[in-house]
Formats: sequence, structure tokens, C-alpha cells
Amino acid sequence: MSRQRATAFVPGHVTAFFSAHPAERPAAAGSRGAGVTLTDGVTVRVSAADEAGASVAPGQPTEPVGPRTIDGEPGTIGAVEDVLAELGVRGAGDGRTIEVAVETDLPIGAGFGVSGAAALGAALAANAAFDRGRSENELVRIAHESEVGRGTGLGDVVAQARGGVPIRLEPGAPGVGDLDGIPATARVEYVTFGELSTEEVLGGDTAALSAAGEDALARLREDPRLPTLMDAARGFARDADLLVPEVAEAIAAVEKSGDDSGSDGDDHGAAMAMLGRTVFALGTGLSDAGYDPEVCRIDAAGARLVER
Ligand SMILES: Nc1ncnc2c1ncn2[C@@H]1O[C@H](COP(=O)(O)OP(=O)(O)OP(=O)(O)O)[C@@H](O)[C@H]1O
Ligand SMILES: CC(C)(CO)[C@@H](O)C(=O)[O-]
Repeated sequence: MSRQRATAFVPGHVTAFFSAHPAERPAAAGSRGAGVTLTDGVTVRVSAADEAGASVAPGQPTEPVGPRTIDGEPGTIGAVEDVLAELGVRGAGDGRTIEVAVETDLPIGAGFGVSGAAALGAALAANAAFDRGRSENELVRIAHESEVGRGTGLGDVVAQARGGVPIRLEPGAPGVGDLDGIPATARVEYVTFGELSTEEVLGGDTAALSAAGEDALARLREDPRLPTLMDAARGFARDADLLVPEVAEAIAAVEKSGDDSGSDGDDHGAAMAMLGRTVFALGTGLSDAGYDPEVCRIDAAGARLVER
């Protein structure tokens, strides 16, 4: 008998650069690239709900699915619904409804991979709560396929499952894709100026962007260190023509304050988080430049079930 309730934590993931690799089969689709996973992330609690809390999901007018909240307010994430359907826990057909509570301090749609994290957290928690007996690789694949299917991300789920500083060498879910990483830890600062639609960028022409992403990856593979990650990220944002003015200004301000203070080797400047109007820095670059950033660290562990 399962406990019918479980909670998972999934780190946020900031992509530094990427190339898009669509494919017929969602498990084979994905991205190459690199980024950092964050101790700031998404907590997902999945539980059997009371009938009183039952609701009807958009697009499924007759199926009661149970309450869905994001930070306590009603809200759904498409990839989460697809994960639950795949695991057969969405409307179990026995009158049971499922409650999903997503909590995060991260902004949604600003380059932190919140939708991928919510999907992976829902997969881990639903599997545990309803004793689905899937392995970690299977759950990562289900979350990856759901995220790719919704067009809200390509490489966040596999990166978030791993933790650390993931390098996505080959696109796709476990068994298809291939990951490496930079063995490093650091303080992370970030400031968000607003959203950038992932669906819009991925739905457009990605050829130039992907060429820039492949160049950046080649550079990082030659020298898998944090300063090279940040430098390749800045080059990518420029070459892929994705840099937004507020982020460009912040990157320049961090560079200038580093030059002025003759800063040591611990600060590697700032870069843009893909895909959001967000700037991030490793070290104290943003606070040194006079910004008031959120502060966290590189996450060491990757997605996991937690006691709650
Ligand atoms: N308040 C909200 N703001 C934005 N999206 C929301 C909100 N509530 C639910 N959503 C859903 O959450 C998902 C957000 O996906 P999106 O890929 O835009 O963001 P993200 O995963 O946080 O960021 P990114 O892909 O830029 O790293 C979408 O499916 C959207 O429908
Ligand atoms: C496409 C993307 C930048 C959206 O956040 C991310 O999923 C990635 O790096 O594949």
C-alpha cells in the first residue's frame, strides 16, 4: 500500500547556451549545451485529494482531476498534466482525484526551467505516492517527453535530474542523450527583468542560434571550467541575437565593476539566462555592480524525493 502522498525537490536550471535538436520521437528530441542547476528550485507535492477539492482541467471537460496550485494560487503547467496522464494517476477512474501543489521562489518563464522542474518533480512524487514502480531513468524520460511535447523546454529536465553544472553532449532523454559536467561549485546571483517566451523562440527559425550553440559547446569541451562557461554564454547570446537591452546593460555593468576593482579570479562576469530576460553571475558580480540580486548556489544533488 503506498502512502498516496509524496514530495520532490527539483533544482532550477539556467541554460548558458544551447543548440536545438528537434526529432520525431520526443525521447530523441532535445538540446546540446550547458548551464548551472540551482539550490533555488521547485517543490512538487502530489497527493490523493478529497472529492471536495475536485476540479475539471481545461481541455478535459468531463474528467475530474483534482486541485492544481502554483504557490498557493490555482494554476496548471501542461507538462505536469502530461506526466500524470502517462503515469496513469491523473484521473484514476476510481473516483480518486489527485492534488498537485507546485511551490517555487523562482519566476516562471524567465529562464529557470520551472516547467521542466515541475514536470520532473511531479513524475518523482506521483511515482512514489502511487507506487508506480518506475525507475529514475524512466521518470526522467517521461518528464522530458512531456516538456518537449509542450514546447516549453528541450534540455532542462535531463540537466535538473543530474544537478551540478551539466554539459549536454547529446540531446535527448536517458538512454538516448549523453551528459557530462563541470566539477565545480559556486555562489550564483541573478536578477530577472521579465519573461521571454520559450515556445516562441523554439517555434521560430533556430538555425543561427544552434550554430552559435555548437560553437560555444566546442569551446567548453576544450576547457570545461566555469570562466569558459560564462565567456561562451556571453558569446552565444550575442551571436544568437538573443541579448535583451536590460541584460546587456547588466553584463556591461558587472564587467566594468570587475575592471574597476581589479577583481580576483573568483568572479567570472555575468551572462544571460536562456530563455528569459534574466542576468546571472557566478560569485558576487551583480551585487558588486550595485544590483540587488537573488542569491543561491550551484545545486550539488539533482532532483530528489524529500520528506514533507
Ligand atoms: N503565472 C504563470 N506564468 C507563466 N507561465 C505559467 C504561469 N502559470 C502556469 N504557467 C505555465 O507554466 C509553463 C511555463 O513554461 P515556460 O517554459 O514558459 O517557463 P519556464 O520553464 O519557467 O522557463 P524557461 O523555459 O524560460 O526556462 C507554461 O506551461 C505555462 O502555461
Ligand atoms: C530551450 C531551453 C533554453 C529553454 O529553457 C532549455 O530547455 C535548453 O537549454 O534546452
